[in-house]
Amino acid sequence: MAEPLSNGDAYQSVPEAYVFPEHKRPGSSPSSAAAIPVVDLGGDDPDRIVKQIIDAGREFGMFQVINHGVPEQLMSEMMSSAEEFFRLPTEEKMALYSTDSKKLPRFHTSLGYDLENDHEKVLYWRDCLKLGCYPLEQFRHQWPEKPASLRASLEAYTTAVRAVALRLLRLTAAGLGLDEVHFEEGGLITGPMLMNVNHYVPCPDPSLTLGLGSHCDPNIITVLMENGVRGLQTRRRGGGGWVDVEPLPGALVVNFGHQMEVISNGALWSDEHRVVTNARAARTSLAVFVMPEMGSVVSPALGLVAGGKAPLYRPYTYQEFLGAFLATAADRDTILAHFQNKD
Ligand SMILES: O=C(O)CCC(=O)C(=O)O
Ligand SMILES: [Fe+2]
Repeated sequence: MAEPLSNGDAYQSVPEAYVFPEHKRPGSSPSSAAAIPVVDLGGDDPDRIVKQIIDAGREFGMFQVINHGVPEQLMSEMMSSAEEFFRLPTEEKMALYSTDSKKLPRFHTSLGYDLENDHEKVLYWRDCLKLGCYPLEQFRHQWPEKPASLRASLEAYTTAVRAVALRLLRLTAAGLGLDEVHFEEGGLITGPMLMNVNHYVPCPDPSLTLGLGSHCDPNIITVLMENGVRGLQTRRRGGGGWVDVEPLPGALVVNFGHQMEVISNGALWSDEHRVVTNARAARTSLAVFVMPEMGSVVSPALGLVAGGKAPLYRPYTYQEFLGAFLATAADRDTILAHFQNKD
């Protein structure tokens, strides 16, 4: 039987199964001092906001947003409920444990995104509670009953975050020169909205482990809240070292997923990120994934391939994409190559 990392004990050493081979350890690639952009959504110049989002999307595919409208108290209540979940007795969490990656809700431990291809079987230093959260009516009755505050927090928080995501998608569509509601059509954002509640307990030797391996998210846009403890890292488009995402009080971290790169015909970048561990404090993050419906057909937006500009990708269903994503261990070039036009 699996054992969660958050079992209440402090680790004195790293169990062998979590030690990565030397070339895969986090220190083997240099870190960079660059910082990801910060977009102030409360600014009074909409054109400037749009430009900042597009610039950030081209360069990183990731940015932080401030003055986004999600009340601070709601964020802190949500975070407290999430942190409290991981402090529950092991049996409570394990009641939700499953090895079936399709099950919702699902508690799992030590797995990354490369389930089907993970030949080396090194474990990640992460516990995760995966939840469905939109449409609310479909999912809220399944949410864990403990801690007592969790359901109310989830309902209010996921509703508020969905509104931020939709606003960002409208601004992004405008910045790409598309109809403002482009992403609201064709089932592109009406798939089930999912949440990863990630928890990384303090690790006695962060140089040996990873909280989560390098990956791009497969969906359109992800909105993430973290508890102020560092660990998330990203890479600028075109390579270079890993860049630490500095937690900003009250901010949300936004990243574009693979579908945004395809729909924007390569103009925007699907962000590659990973999580490193630390010895001092537990890190908790809540990643909310806005996704297409399984049968939704995804392709470069028509407005971006007019005037002789070739579409870089062929149309496909999101279901087809997810199948390939899970089978190719999330390597960004390999997965995108499956859907590229060859001529
Ligand atoms: O914990 C984090 O900051 C990132 C989590 C993440 O990348 C994910 O859940 O897809
Ligand atoms: Fe991610």
